[in-house]
Amino acid sequence: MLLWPKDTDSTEDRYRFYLREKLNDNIWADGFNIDPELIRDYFYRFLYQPQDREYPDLCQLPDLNETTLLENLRARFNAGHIYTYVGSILIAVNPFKFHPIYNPKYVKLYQNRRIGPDLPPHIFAIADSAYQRMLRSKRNQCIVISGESGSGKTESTNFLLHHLTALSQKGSHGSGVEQTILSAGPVLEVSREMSELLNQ
Ligand SMILES: Nc1ncnc2c1ncn2[C@@H]1O[C@H](COP(=O)(O)OP(=O)(O)OP(=O)(O)O)[C@@H](O)[C@H]1O
Repeated sequence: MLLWPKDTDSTEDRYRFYLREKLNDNIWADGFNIDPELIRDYFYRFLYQPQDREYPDLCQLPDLNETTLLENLRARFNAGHIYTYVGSILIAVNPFKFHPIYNPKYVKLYQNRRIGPDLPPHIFAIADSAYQRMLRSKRNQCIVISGESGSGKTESTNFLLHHLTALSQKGSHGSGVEQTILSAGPVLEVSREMSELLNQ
């Protein structure tokens, strides 16, 4: 059984998991009655979070709470990594400056590769995953991009389109498919803003 009691020792509002083993219907072996050495070892191996380590997937955080999550994103951002996974979801932190991670070398690198620990988190991995899944299941796919104004949704959409058109045969250089789709962006944006104005 997994419990998630409030961390009463902490001044902050934190919660922690801890384990209890059910022996029979009424008796529980509280994890903390086990050999303290074993518990220490358990905490060190699974819950201890080194200060200087950052995790490319938030699911790997040994101690998961709001503080460690934000600190991890900050540490990665400071190290130049704007993308972080939460399982198969991608978090993008807007760098407001160009990172040279969208060239054809990266398109190739993320082509037909599973989202996972083998490669650093990247928006191309998301596009690739949707593309491969579409080919496998022969069904339309949907990528949801959300964030506050200025967070980089349009830019992310463009990077997704860039990868998708590069993957498709028709998107090979010179066909103009990517440019045609990207050019539709501002038109759609204007019509969205107009409908927002009309709704006010
Ligand atoms: N991955 C990125 N790399 C570099 N710069 C970026 C990236 N994402 C966003 N930006 C910068 O942030 C600016 C704002 O991003 P963008 O227009 O995509 O935001 P948005 O979420 O679509 O905003 P809105 O909701 O107001 O339309 C861009 O003009 C660009 O300068």
